[in-house]
Amino acid sequence: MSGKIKNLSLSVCSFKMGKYAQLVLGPAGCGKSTYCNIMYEHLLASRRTSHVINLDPGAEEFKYPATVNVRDYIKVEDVMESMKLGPNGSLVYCLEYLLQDVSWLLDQISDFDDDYLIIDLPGQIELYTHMDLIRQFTELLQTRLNYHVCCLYLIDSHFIVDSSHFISGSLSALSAMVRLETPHINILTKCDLLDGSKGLDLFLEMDITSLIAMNSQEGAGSTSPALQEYQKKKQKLNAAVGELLDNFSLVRFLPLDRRDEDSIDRILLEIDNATQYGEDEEPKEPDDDID
Ligand SMILES: Nc1nc2c(ncn2[C@@H]2O[C@H](COP(=O)(O)OP(=O)(O)OP(=O)(O)O)[C@@H](O)[C@H]2O)c(=O)[nH]1
Ligand SMILES: [Mg+2]
Repeated sequence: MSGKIKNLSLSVCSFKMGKYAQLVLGPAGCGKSTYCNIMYEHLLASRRTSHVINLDPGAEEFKYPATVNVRDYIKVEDVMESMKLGPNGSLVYCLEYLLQDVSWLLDQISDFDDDYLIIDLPGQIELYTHMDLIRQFTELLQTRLNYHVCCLYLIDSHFIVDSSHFISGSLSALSAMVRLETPHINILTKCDLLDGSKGLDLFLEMDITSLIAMNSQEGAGSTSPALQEYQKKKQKLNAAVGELLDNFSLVRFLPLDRRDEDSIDRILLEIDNATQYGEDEEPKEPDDDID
């Protein structure tokens, strides 16, 4: 096959590749931007080109090379000054402004050769749990740009120290999952800092009965009847919510230990399954590699 024809057939193949996006969300400081960098480098090492997009108009620093940076369009501090709003209100304003007229966004993200995006979002969880903005954005990616989207909800493993913290973290992940209605994976970040913590397996296996039993003595030594009563009620509530999560297998977490390539690989494998990565790819014609 001549070089010209070969190039033509290869470009037809790449046109037929699917488009994929990882949407990285979670509470402030849980490690979203760090995850984006880890995943970008992991994909690069696996010879997959990806583009990282910073959609946090307040993020001044990040380690990944951002192909698109929302701060080139709008910045939180400019909105704070011009609209006289606080930091959270300004962030919401920035995203509303960005999604009101999506022409800038479409211009930035609709024309890559390799359509694999890792999108870094802000840490205000109200954006995912009860506001419509991130949902609007996922719909734009899915319905207008035909991306296979997977939402990754990150939680800092340091907050998962006991059953009540774990259940409240699980509920916030569940609330984002229900709200966004896309394939969804929960990740426990910063596991490198836990170093051999025995309790971690219980959390990863979602062994809620054991977790609740572990904390059943909480407040038992207190002499205050009011505190004892409160602890009893709290444990009952945790047990009921835990049972619900358990019975319906609603939430599960994957650990991320940045020192351990296998943990990153496992996460990528789950994302590939969730986004059906590679299933849209047409097999190459046998002649494509012949000059
Ligand atoms: N040891 C360790 N530290 C981490 C990890 N991920 C993030 N960090 C640290 O946690 C802090 C916050 O990380 P970021 O990646 O900025 O978190 P973020 O979720 O993007 O934060 P916001 O954008 O402000 O919501 C930084 O000091 C990181 O170096 C990790 O896997 N291991
Ligand atoms: Mg960040």
